Amino acid sequence: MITAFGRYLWLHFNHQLIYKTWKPKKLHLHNTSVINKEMSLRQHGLQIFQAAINAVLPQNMIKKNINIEGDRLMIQNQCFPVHKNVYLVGFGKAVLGMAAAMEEILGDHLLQGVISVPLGIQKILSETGKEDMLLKPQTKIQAMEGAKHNLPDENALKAANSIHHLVEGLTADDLLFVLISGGGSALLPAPIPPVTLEEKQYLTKQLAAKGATIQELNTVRKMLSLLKGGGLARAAYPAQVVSLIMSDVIGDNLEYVASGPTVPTLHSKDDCHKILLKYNLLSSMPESVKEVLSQSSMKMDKEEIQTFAHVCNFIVGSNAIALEKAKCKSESLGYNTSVLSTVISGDVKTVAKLYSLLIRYVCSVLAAASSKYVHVSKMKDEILQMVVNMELPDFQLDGCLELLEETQHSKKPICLLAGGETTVRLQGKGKGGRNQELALHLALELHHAKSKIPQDLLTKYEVIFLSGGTDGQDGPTEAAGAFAYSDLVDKAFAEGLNAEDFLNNNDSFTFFNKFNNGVDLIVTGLTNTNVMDMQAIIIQPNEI
Ligand SMILES: Nc1ncnc2c1ncn2[C@@H]1O[C@H](COP(=O)(O)OP(=O)(O)OP(=O)(O)O)[C@@H](O)[C@H]1O
Ligand SMILES: O=C(O)[C@H](O)CO
Repeated sequence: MITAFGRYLWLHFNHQLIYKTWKPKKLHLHNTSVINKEMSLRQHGLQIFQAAINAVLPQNMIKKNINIEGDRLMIQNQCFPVHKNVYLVGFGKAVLGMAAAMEEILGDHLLQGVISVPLGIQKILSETGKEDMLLKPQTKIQAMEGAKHNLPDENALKAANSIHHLVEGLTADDLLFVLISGGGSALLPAPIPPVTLEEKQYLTKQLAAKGATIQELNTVRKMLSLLKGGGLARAAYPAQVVSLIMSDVIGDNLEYVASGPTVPTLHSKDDCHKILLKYNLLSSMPESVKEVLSQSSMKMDKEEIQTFAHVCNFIVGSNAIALEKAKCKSESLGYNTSVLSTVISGDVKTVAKLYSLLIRYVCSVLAAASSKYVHVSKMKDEILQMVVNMELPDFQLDGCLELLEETQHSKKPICLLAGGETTVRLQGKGKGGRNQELALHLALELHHAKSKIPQDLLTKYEVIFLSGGTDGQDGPTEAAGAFAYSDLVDKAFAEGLNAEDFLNNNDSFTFFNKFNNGVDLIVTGLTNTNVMDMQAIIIQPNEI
């Protein structure tokens, strides 16, 4: 568990990223200048991560995208007349802050609202002094908390029913705002009878544990839900529906964010069958699920899609927006910076291999003045091949190369940024999250790579890797993510910790919590936003 002191820091200084107190005596480092350099690289990493989070804080995003002038509401250059006819519903981890900002903007125009938000969020926000994310005392919006551990539960079901009830009663004169963010699927469960909440929970748990992607998971969820896959917008017809969406899915495909309650689905029950077959779940499926899948075809024809003319969906926050601000911060800290990709996805092990190869490649290119580093072009080909295999269409290796060229002249340190969401295949019973697991896999990759590259290459450069979830909660743990570096595995061995054993048990949180008094854990507390994960690779030549 995180120490009481760590928790104290988190509670009292929650507006900033806090990571545990640096304890040099446990580091086995050679001198204080090395410690200070590692220290500052980490602090820079944290500041860059914080800048990414700040860029997509719900109240900032809403205020940036929405203006009211008299009875005209402007959203990204589109105008919506308002005349005390506005209703609001919402579901997701970032929705409370979005709703607070909306009620301020809407004033008297807002008549009623219901939002479904994570359990305990209001208490945490008031305890941490984030009043600006809370609803007003005289609010017209009912905030219902549920989905403990990000799983649909009875409380979330009640909230979903209230939301359903509210939108069903609307007329063509009404304007309905739908606030949507990541975590929304679990906060809006409305299983189609006879499927029960427990059955739906069982199925989604099974799929997640087998490594199904969020796209696959949400395709299945849509088929079994009354409100997902466009169901909410259909229920609200003929009211004008305006969705404000904080995207937490790769490529910002709105069909998948919170399972797309205001987006017509293009999927069919056949797609759902294929997914269940792929994960060997077809035969063990509950009878009720079989029944619903044999009845309903959610695939919409052209005419039905046109009925969505009453719906406008706006993206107000995304991973790309967060990375753009992270890049500005990194540049202001003096790093030559490049964004590699905003769609990093795939198994954590594969992603760790890619990052490890990239780090070795960058160090090798930077050290190319010395003729012994001859494998550079081979490495580049390997990276390009991996990028193709991993289907990362936007991966900017060219941008990275330009940066390296510039760096060879300017001698500035480098920061490479990336975003997206990996998947973890759960085999063990440990505690962890995809960011901590990615960091630990990367540390292991760098450790194994030592035998493949000239001995001094990694020691010539200080390399710090950071991976963190912008929602501040990596899996079911108290941490947002973790740091990694090339000698982490050796240092852990010296403390009697075998990184590989922990990974085999999906126990990355326990590893990082034990190792070096937990200094490599990143603990932010819930940030109340969610645009997937961010990685930063910071590389600084040791001579500097
Ligand atoms: N022991 C573990 N080690 C590594 N990853 C884990 C472990 N337990 C759960 N996870 C991963 O954590 C994720 C679930 O965490 P969480 O509920 O925070 O998901 P999320 O994707 O952030 O949620 P949402 O998309 O709804 O915001 C899954 O990707 C799961 O594979
Ligand atoms: O809620 C969900 O479905 C995920 O967070 C993706 O949006």
